[in-house]
Amino acid sequence: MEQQPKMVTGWAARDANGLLSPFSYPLRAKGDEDVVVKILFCGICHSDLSTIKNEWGNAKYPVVPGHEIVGVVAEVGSSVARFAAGDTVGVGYIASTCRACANCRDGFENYCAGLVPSFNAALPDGATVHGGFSELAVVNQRYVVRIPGGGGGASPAPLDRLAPLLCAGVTVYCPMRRLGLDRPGVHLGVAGLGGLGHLAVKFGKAFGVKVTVISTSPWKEAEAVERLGADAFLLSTNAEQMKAAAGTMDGIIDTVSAVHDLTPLITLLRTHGQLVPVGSPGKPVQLALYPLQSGPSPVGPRIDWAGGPIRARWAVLMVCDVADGKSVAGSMIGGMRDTQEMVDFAVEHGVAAEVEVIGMEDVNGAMERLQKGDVRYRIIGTPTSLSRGRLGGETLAAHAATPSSPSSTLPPPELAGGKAGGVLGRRRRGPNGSAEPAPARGGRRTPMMARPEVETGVRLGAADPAPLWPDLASPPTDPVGTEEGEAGSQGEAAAGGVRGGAGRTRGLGPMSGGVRLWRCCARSKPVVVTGSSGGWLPLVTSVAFGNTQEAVWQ
Ligand SMILES: NC(=O)C1=CN([C@@H]2O[C@H](COP(=O)(O)OP(=O)(O)OC[C@H]3O[C@@H](n4cnc5c(N)ncnc54)[C@H](OP(=O)(O)O)[C@@H]3O)[C@@H](O)[C@H]2O)C=CC1
Ligand SMILES: O=C/C=C/c1ccc(O)c(O)c1
Repeated sequence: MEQQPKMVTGWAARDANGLLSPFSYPLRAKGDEDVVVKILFCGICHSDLSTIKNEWGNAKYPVVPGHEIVGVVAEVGSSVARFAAGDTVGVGYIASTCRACANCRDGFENYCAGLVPSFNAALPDGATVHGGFSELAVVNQRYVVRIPGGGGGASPAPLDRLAPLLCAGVTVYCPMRRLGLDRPGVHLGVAGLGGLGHLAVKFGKAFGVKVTVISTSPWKEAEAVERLGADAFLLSTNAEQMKAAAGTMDGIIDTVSAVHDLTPLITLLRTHGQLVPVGSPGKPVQLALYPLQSGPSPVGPRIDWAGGPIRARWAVLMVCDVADGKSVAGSMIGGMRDTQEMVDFAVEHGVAAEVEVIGMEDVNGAMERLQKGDVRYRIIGTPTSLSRGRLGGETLAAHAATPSSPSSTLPPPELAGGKAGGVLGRRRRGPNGSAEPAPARGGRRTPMMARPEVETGVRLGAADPAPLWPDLASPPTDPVGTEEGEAGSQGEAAAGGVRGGAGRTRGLGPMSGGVRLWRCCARSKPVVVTGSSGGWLPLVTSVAFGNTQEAVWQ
């Protein structure tokens, strides 16, 4: 006899006004490989906001957002060896990938063309995937990571503070690792001090690099330096400060969520510096090429690049005596191996988010504050706090979280330093990033409800001898992923927005010089653009980010 699906309650947006309200839906039936997670904490990422408001044009209402999940395993499928009921686990942006392509085999599931996100999505069999603003999630074990020590190690980071690692954390950690921005001696810029940005600062300091925050919000200066550990703070609207810092940074993780000019950031880079724009404004960003190709004090004629690729090619020839070779590199979340590595690193080095914990009844106010840029620095929802006792069942009985206390991990702005927003105020942002005058910060804050109680008694830090990625050990034998195969798949991607000059696509390996093309996952972005203004190497001459990416090079 077929079992009736279990009904669960989530919080869903029904249309582009983005307002969330309780929504009951059938939980996906647990398969052999699945882990059922009771969701204790779920971070609110700007991508959740962009999705529920349909800013990316891909909302599939009703949308239950949330993809920074920390919870406890409630049940496991019959083939699951890596997890057991009671384990503390995390789930991020990925719900499913093809598991057969080169990216999946190499641990870069985040760049699998078949990636299915953990919210606002459907699995290949048609099953709807709802996100973490819900009581329970059913997730294939491959896309679940272990939280070591359950957040309760020697100097425990509470689980609510670890939830943002699952998306924000891995999104900034991966490019820092991949591009060598993770070692002493490096000067890292972090543009946009929000959920992603503040974790980039923390990872940067844990790596031992010099970190400079580049922000539009003067009130964040004291907090960035005194509490988050940044070495310096640049107000991006202050031309003098920006000029003084030109040519000093090895890399910049740009987490700004709105459309913005990349040129001032590129100017901050030193020779061979790398800009990593991880924000997703949803609209193409203009990229002036001369600053990418030339040094901070360019010689040669000033060139009008607006003419497009053909004129740009000539222009490049004209400035060949300047060779600063900066790069713009895309990056999207992280693969599962990197996500586990990042969580382990964070727990070991005490990297955890600054959070404000809310009950779900405050979630709409929280979204509004995120829209205005009034969050320090991640809001965490507690989807099961109102439904405790209703879930019941042996495997759901005793779940722990050691939540931070009090409800915000940072002191009120007036205590946080002389330049807090309560004194200076800040620019508010309208829905399109337009500037609005801001009332005093303290007066605008939504009062937080009392921190929800959470049960205790979870199994912490259980050793697990099973390999983390059993299927990587014996990869499937289909030939996808050879250099040829990769080029082929980029050819397919061309239809989705990646085009080479004269209609060709080129897939050069990530470490090849000159031009690098890094194919970026679900939306098949061309994402690494390396400028060069000397020698004979082919040059990237035009790139736009967003939903209509196009790379043209000759
Ligand atoms: N590539 C990927 O894999 C991922 C991308 N994302 C994307 O990253 C972006 C950041 O997410 P998150 O950190 O959660 O967002 P937040 O809203 O927490 O932070 C964004 C920051 O950007 C800055 N900012 C916002 N609006 C403007 C504006 N109009 N002009 C200049 N600066 C602005 C602010 O920093 P300040 O006040 O310091 O200037 C703000 O704090 C989002 O677009 C999100 O969709 C998220 C996850 C993964
Ligand atoms: O919060 C996660 C955002 C992920 C993301 C997905 C797709 C894309 O093109 C992005 O830039 C970010």
